[in-house]
Amino acid sequence: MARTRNLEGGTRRRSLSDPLAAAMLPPTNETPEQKQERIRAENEAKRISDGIDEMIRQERNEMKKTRSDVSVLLLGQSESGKSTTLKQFQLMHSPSAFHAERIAWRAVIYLNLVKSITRILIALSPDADIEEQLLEDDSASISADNHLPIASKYESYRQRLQPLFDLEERLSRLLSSPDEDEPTQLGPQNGTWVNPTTNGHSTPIVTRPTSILGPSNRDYSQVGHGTSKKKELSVHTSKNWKGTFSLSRTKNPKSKHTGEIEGWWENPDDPVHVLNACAPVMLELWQDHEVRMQLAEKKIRLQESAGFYLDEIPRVTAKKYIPTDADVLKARLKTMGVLEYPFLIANGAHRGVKWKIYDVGGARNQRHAWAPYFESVNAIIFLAPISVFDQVLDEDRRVNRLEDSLLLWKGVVQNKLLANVSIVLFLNKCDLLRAKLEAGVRLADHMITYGNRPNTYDSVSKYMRNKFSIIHESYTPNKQRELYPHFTSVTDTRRTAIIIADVRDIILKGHLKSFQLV
Ligand SMILES: Nc1nc2c(ncn2[C@@H]2O[C@H](COP(=O)(O)OP(=O)(O)OP(=O)(O)O)[C@@H](O)[C@H]2O)c(=O)[nH]1
Ligand SMILES: [Mg+2]
Repeated sequence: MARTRNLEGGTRRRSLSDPLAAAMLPPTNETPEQKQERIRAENEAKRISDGIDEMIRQERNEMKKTRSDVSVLLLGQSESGKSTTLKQFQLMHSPSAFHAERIAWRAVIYLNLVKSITRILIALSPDADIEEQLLEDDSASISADNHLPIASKYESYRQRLQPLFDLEERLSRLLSSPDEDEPTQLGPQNGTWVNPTTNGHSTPIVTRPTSILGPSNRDYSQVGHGTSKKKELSVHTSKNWKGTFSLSRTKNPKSKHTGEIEGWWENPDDPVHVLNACAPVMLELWQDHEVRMQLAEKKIRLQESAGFYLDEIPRVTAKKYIPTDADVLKARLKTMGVLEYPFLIANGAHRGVKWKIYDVGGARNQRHAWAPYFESVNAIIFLAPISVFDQVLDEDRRVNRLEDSLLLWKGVVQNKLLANVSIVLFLNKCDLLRAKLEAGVRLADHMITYGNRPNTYDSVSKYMRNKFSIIHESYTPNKQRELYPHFTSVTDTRRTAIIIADVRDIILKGHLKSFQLV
């Protein structure tokens, strides 16, 4: 072993049996000038080499940054609560964007409310009643007398609420996609009640495809004049409805000196005026005991969907109504395609990690769009509403919603492409499950395997969790994968915030682990 001096004059070991090391030894007959020149050249070479090392280090850091982007896919059937969960993420991590869009949601909330009212009127309509009886039991004899009191009431309600049918059509047209093939989606974009010339505020949301509005397959043609058969309404991203309905579009300073704002309530074409005028009749209809009985008889539970606003009629129809956080969270806007939402999530040690959350359409005809995202996703939040055991899919009324959810879950957990993806399960709509069980709806009547177990929230919710867990255990291609189930009611901000914080940490940890960064 020889000890050689290095360029800086330090010492290091080099094996003389190493031909490269031997070749790099300075010549024995080196003059002082030659030595000085050699050291200068070696220092220069080191400077260049260090520069290259630094470049490589920076590139690696960049790589780490890109690779440390977290992408999360929200999956689940239609109306499972995916978009609501996304709104909760926004509320926590991008509150300014959430609040900036608050006014724009007014249009959707109005449409949700109006649709709930028209849905009640459809349910009360004597024609709908006869149709339903014929469908359910063609041997049943129909006694029109049984329906006389409600039939005459229906006519009075229908007449007094007629302006709402026109408003529904107008709002639908304003929010619809121009390329929808349903008759009511076409036609000129008139009836605009906002100033379309001002710039809408920019939304931080990167939207790729489209969203569609409200689940209604009912035929309205018998109910209101001027409304025609409609299926689902779509909102085209190119319409930028959030921009169209934002406050910046509706407000104009009345006076340059005082800066007083002219709000939408001063625009006579704004829908709020029709709603405000119809509010007393809407309230009368919703509080009518006989109407409630009819709805209960027909098992129509409007509170489970957009019916939330029916309990808030005076507030929502007030001229200066501004949607609250809860109103925005409950606003129903059906998603079509896949929408990408970027977040920069600053959280303690994991400061500044970029997240991309993908909100997908959950209806059956939307699910084909999910697969392309499977290859690059780090985590999935799967939403399974557990209150839906007595409901059927809107898109196929022969299919029980819970059964559909279980099948979908099986498909996701057994997918080989997703074998190394963290999966978080939200057993959602627990508030509705509790209310349903307390109202006497029995799980065993819809799921024979539940047998004689108690029809209580505790027992039913645990049963549901087991069902989903067993499917995961049996079908996952990755037996090491841990499942993270949560009981959720994603419209409840306080509780959901705690769960989201938990989920965020689990996802980050799994993600960082997969890159050996922790
Ligand atoms: N009471 C209650 N309502 C909920 C809950 N989760 C979602 N909702 C409501 O259910 C409706 C549907 O929720 P969305 O988040 O739009 O459902 P989605 O999964 O995005 O549906 P698609 O876009 O059709 O795939 C909305 O009106 C929500 O406010 C919940 O836990 N409790
Ligand atoms: Mg959605």
